[in-house]
Amino acid sequence: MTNFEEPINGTINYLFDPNILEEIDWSKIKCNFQNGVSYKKPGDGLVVRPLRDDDIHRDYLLLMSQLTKVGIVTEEQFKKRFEDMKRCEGTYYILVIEDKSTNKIVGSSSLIFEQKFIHSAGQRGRIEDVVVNGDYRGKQLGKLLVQLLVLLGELLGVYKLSLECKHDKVGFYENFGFAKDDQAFMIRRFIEKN
Ligand SMILES: CC(=O)SCCNC(=O)CCNC(=O)[C@H](O)C(C)(C)COP(=O)(O)OP(=O)(O)OC[C@H]1O[C@@H](n2cnc3c(N)ncnc32)[C@H](O)[C@@H]1OP(=O)(O)O
Repeated sequence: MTNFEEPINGTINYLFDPNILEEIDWSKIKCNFQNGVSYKKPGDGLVVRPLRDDDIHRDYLLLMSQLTKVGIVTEEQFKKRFEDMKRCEGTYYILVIEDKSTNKIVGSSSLIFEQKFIHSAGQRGRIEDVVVNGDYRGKQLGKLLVQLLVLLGELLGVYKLSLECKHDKVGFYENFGFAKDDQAFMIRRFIEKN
């Protein structure tokens, strides 16, 4: 068990091994954190940890609805998707921040690896679904989640990381060394955006 979370009764089913977070080299951070905020001290009552299979009961989907449309997802569907992701070992890294005083998930961000033949059978990483509960924004939690995933990507040997975001978020991601390039981002939707 890491110091990301105190053990509680029963088995804790994490999406990925929390111990890997201990291996992150925090000295490589690209942005500044004020007031001693770090991945081990995200804030009063807050813990950073991998997603758990029971986080649907900690308002995880309600948080995701602050990012985009979630639709109807049953507990069964949530657990099946969780286990499908977990089986693809080394592919899905979803980090969350839990407020232990309310037992709610208040932040989340995902790092997804794509295995390639190119680049010496390398892997690229994509940062996706970054969101912080509206009541917790401006406390450096979004920055903490993204910075941790960038360092995790580096630790696990990606040859590049990429993400898509709205134009008004470009400044936020530049904090971590992301830069716009001259490639077009193209998309074909099969369900209309609303
Ligand atoms: C790849 C993707 O997932 S893109 C989708 C991004 N998510 C969303 O749009 C969902 C709604 N928005 C949110 O959940 C939040 O506003 C987030 C995740 C973007 C930011 O989370 P927060 O916890 O509020 O940000 P945080 O407090 O860590 O801000 C860190 C720094 O970034 C800066 N920042 C925040 N938003 C922006 C922005 N749009 N442009 C430039 N800088 C920004 C802050 O000023 C702060 O700077 P400082 O540390 O120098 O004071």
